[in-house]
Parts: sequence; structure tokens; C-alpha cells
Amino acid sequence: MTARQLSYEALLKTARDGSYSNLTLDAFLKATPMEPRESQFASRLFYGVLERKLTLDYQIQLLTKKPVQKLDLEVVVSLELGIYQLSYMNGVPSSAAVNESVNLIKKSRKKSASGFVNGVLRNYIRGGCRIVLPPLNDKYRRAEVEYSIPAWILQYWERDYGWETAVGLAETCMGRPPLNLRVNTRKANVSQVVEMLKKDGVSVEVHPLIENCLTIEHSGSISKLSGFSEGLFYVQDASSQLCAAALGAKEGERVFDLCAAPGSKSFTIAQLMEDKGEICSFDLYEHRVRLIEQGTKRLGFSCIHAKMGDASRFDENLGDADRVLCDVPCSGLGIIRRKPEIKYKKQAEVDELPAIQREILANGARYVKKGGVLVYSTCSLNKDENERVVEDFLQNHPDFERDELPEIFTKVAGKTVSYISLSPLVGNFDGFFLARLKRS
Ligand SMILES: C[S@@+](CC[C@H](N)C(=O)[O-])C[C@H]1O[C@@H](n2cnc3c(N)ncnc32)[C@H](O)[C@@H]1O
Repeated sequence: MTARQLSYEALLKTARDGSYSNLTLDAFLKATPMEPRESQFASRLFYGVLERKLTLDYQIQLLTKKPVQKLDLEVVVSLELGIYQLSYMNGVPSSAAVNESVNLIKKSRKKSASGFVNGVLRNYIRGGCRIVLPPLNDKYRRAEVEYSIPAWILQYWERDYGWETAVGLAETCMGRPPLNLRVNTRKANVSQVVEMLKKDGVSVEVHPLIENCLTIEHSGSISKLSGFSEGLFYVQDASSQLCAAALGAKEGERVFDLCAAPGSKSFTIAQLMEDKGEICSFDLYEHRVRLIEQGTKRLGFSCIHAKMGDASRFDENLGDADRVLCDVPCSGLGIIRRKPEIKYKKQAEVDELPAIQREILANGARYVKKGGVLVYSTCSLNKDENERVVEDFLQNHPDFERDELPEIFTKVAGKTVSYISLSPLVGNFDGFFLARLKRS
């Protein structure tokens, strides 16, 4: 399979199955032996097309009579790949961009459309391969095409943070984000892991604020790096590491992580507790509970107990906990740069989330001991899923109050806070919301 075929097949799969882009691409790369240069090219094409889908489809629309939504998926993806290479990849000759897209369609069940694909791409070249944007008088439609992000997301961000920030956030959704690892201090220290990664040819930096957090540059499969299978580190973005720190769990305590899979926050909490005490890590889905178990085994923690459980329903058999984390299911609007497909979710799907988020927070609160801590978090920058959920909760639960986040947050926010929105615009964090509450 060539790099272009790989990105074409992976894009078709992501569109058809609604599967996560990172997992889909990783599975294709693992199954296809390729030179590193080729896999980098495949990955650039795959993410580039996914990130710029609305921009690319607008160009296609200007060149075809039929609405893009009515064209066959294979035709759309081969055109998107062609236009992306012609407009955004300087080193690719125009003839290669066109011919390879035509070849992709010739090998598909839509081979009769190869003349059409050839014609559209040749017309695009004749037009100078210019990315055309809608007129300035419609700022939402223009920004939607310019940043390839649906207008409703821009409108939510504008409502919550203002237009300038909304556009700034849209810009951060493009390009590959930093990749963070967490050193498993139960098995290794930072310098050992740094040395090991450098020997594997990975460029690595120690995070300026967060202990045991590394930032690496690596486009291959992480699971193939030395030290991974021995559990010396795991992938966890910096915001997620801060979320674990927000709970402030101590040795010997009892912690509930109610929406825990695949488990990275439980793993970091376990380290912060020196693997002493008890972490009950729940998830609604059995196959996801397995992921927590696999990670726990690889990393060698004994204090984590993974179980199936519904965070929105009270289970009196569980008893209570010193600290409860509700890392609720959310829209993911803060991590579009990691998973570009998130921005093509339906608005109605996102609007349904606050109801379940409220239920989980209210139920999670019931497990918190008097004087105990409750942390609510999302990887979204949509106040309907964040501040408004927590404020409503506090109004209905007079026995809970805001509680100061640990000291590291004072460094991040520049002042003491009990809520924080982390953003790619400040400190290059993934978009994340955290609130720390205390039962009085
Ligand atoms: C944001 S993810 C959690 C990420 C995780 N805390 C971590 O750091 O790896 C949300 C998780 O909630 C789970 N989930 C969704 N609804 C749930 C429910 N009602 N009860 C428990 N888990 C739920 C999903 O399966 C998903 O694994």
C-alpha cells in the first residue's frame, strides 16, 4: 500500500465508522510496513485533509454542479486529497497529485468517476490552485471555510470568550499538537526515560511546569519505543496530568475515578499516592474497563481496581471516598487539534451532554466523605458543559463549596483559583476545564 492509498483508506474508514482518527491511522500504520518518510507523508496527508475538510469541500463545490454531500464518499476523499496536495504541499508535483487521486478512484468501486476526478483537479490547477474563501460580509461562513470549523462551534466560543478568542481557538485546531508523556515514577525517573527516548532518536524536552511530564516529537507508533512495554511511561497530555494533580490525593486515601477509561488519570493519581491506598476506577463499558486493567498491569500499580459502573447511578454498596473525580464524557471541543473529527460532530449531540454531565456530578457528590474533595473535569471549552454545570450543582448542593486548586495551578493561572480553563492559546495546553469542590 502506498502512503496516499493508506491515507485514503484511513479517511474513508474515519468517515464511515466515525472512528477516532488517531486510532484508525495508528492501526493502518501498524499493519503496513513503510519507510519512516512514507509514513510521515501518509500521516501529514491524513491529518491535513481531516483538518481542512470544510475548506477543501468549499473548493470542490466551486468546481462541481452537484452538491458535495451528494457525491460518493470515495470521489470526495480522492478530490480532497488532490486539492490538499495541490494547495498545501509545496514539494508535491501537480501531475503526481492529480494522477494519484485518479488512480485511487480507478481502483475503487467508483472507477467510472475517474474522468470526473481528473477533470475537477485539472480545472483546479487551471484556476491557479488558489484557496477561495466566501465573502467577508458573512463572518461565520467565511471563518467556517477559512478554519474548517462549523459555525456553531465558533458561535459557542464567541458567546463564552469573545470573537477574537473564538478565531484564535479555531486556528489552534490546525497542525499537530505537542505530544506529552508521563514518566511512571514507580519504575523510572525522568533522566532515565529521557536517555532511553533519545537513544531511540526521539527529540524530548522536560515540561517547564509539570513534574515528570515530557514533551516529545515522534510521528511513529509510541508502543514501539523502548521502555513502553516495560511500563516506564505512558501517553498523557499536560492538561490531563494537571487534572490528576487537581484532586490532591494522598497516600492511604480512598479515591473514586468515576469515568476512568482508558485510565491515564487513575495512573497519575496512583503515582501521586505512591501506589498506597485504593483507587476504584469505573467505566460504563466493559471493553473500556479492560483498557484500564491492561494499563494498570503494564505500569505495575497495585492500588487501582478497575470495575464496570454507571457514574450516573448511586451504588450504595460502594461506600464513600476521600476524593471523587468526575472526568465526565464531553464534546471534546478542547482537543480538536488531537482529534480533528470532533469538529464534525453534530451540534445536537453536543447539546445533549450537559444533562448527563449534571447527573454524573450530582451522583459523584453522594460518594464524597464530609470534608472530602470532588473534582469535575472536561476536555471541552464550552461553558454549557463546564462552569454552567458546576454553578447549577453548587446552587442545588449547599453542602458543597468551591475549593482552592493545588499550588501548581497558581503558577499556571497566576493567582489562586478553584476553577480553571486550560487552553491551547495560553501555555499550549489542551483545552480543558477543571473545578475543585469540597464537602463542608
Ligand atoms: C473523558 S473520558 C475519561 C478519560 C479518563 N478519565 C482518562 O483520563 O483516561 C470519559 C469516559 O467516561 C465513560 N462513560 C461514559 N458514560 C459513563 C457513565 N454513565 N458512567 C461511567 N463511565 C461513563 C466513557 O466510556 C469514557 O471512557
